[in-house]
Amino acid sequence: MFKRLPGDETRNLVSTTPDTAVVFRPAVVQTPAIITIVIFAWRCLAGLVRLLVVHPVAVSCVAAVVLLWRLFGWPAVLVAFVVLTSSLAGWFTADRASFRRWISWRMLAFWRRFWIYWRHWQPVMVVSGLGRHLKGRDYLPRLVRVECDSWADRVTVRMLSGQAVKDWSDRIEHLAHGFGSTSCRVAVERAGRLTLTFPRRDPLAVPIPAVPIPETASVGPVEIGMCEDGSPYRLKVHGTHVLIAGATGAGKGSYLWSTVRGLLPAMAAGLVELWALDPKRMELSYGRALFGPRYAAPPAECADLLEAAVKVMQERADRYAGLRRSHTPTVDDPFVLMLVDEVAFLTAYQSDKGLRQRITSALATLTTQGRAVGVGVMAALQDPRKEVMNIRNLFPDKIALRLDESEQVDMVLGDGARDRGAMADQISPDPARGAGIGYVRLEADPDPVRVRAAFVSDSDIRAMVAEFAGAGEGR
Ligand SMILES: Nc1ncnc2c1ncn2[C@@H]1O[C@H](COP(=O)(O)OP(=O)(O)OP(=O)(O)O)[C@@H](O)[C@H]1O
Repeated sequence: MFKRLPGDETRNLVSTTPDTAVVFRPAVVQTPAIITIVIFAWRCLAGLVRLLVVHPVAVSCVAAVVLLWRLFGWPAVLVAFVVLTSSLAGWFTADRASFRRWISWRMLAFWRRFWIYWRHWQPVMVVSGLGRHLKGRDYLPRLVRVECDSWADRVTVRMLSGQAVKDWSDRIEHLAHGFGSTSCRVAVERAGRLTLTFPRRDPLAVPIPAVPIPETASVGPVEIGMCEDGSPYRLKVHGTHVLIAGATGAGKGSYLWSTVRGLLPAMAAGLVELWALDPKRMELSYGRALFGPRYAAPPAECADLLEAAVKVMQERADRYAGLRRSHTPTVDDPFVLMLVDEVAFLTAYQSDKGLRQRITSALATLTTQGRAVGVGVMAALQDPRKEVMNIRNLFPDKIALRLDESEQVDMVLGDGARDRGAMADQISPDPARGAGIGYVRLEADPDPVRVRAAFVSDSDIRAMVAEFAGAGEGR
């Protein structure tokens, strides 16, 4: 209140409590002018030093221009400008990647810091509730740094003392829309500091054609699509188990088929065996010839095939006991990948109780003991609720495609995944825009990453069958 009143007006301010004769008159202390001047000068100096530290290049450029002009006049500035722009043009032509890294993205970050983040910082913080207005003063989180790359802005912020990461992750929609982005991810940089990621464009907006079949035999990680920063998405299949959850039409099939595609050379070399359970008969049956005798559709046959995989696993475990602790794929001991489409058909929705128990216990045995001996399970599932898939936590790696309800996101990816930006319930149901898009938690990073699997079309599968059916058999 006092801040808004100029000088002596405060002295005349008088207030009384209603119905009493008590009068309040503020005591006004005169501040000597010298103190005001010293404080003002100190703030100017601190501002200058901060400007120099935060924007050393920009400040040096301005200083150089002023110095050149003063010492040698405007022609010197013109010559310097021409020399500089032609050297930059030469650099751009010779090595675009390094030019982008050192010049383009930095200039873009400088511009976006000023034009997007600095300009909108106060209103967005106050409206979203992340800033505080106390006793006439605004307390705002500090905008520390803005970095850009080809697809996103990464904004480092210092939280207000006493704020929690959840305060921010609860407001990702306010932040995204406030700063003109479609989404926002929150990651902890270090104590008190967060990195907010705001995508500027979406490389996953259009379907990705099937990844070319690798030339060399490898058990992975298998390249099956693209991450949202445009880098290849490689899925680890050997030494883990993968659960893919997504509503009907979310594109679970493209994860299964892209994985098969990436493993075909290894299968032909005898390093991988692909086993398939296809209770719906709508997905894996299309490339059935690739699986040879290791394909089953009726639940009873699925149970037999699962138990056969358990036998392989136990036989290996007996042989490895005391000699080795991990599996290296060889022709004698190939990596066995059990692909299961719509696993709930075999577990929750199976009316035959005996079969259901056999299948569930075989799956639980494989997922708890199969990793170390080279037997993996990759299962697709529509409904991730516990009563439908009570062994979902036995899968170390999970992928959340389009889901019907927001609560299902944390069921698949673990607590807090949605708060950290895994908005799987908001993926578009339009197949062209949303099918195959999902969120994963990569091994090295607890924050969810948005990915899209490549679309393996029917003609791709036919070509795969024509080239690889029967390959790797009879070894
Ligand atoms: N990666 C992808 N990119 C683009 N479009 C895709 C992708 N995957 C699937 N689609 C499209 O989405 C449709 C549904 O895909 P798919 O059958 O794989 O979904 P699903 O999750 O297996 O569904 P359901 O559980 O009902 O079998 C496909 O017909 C295809 O047109």
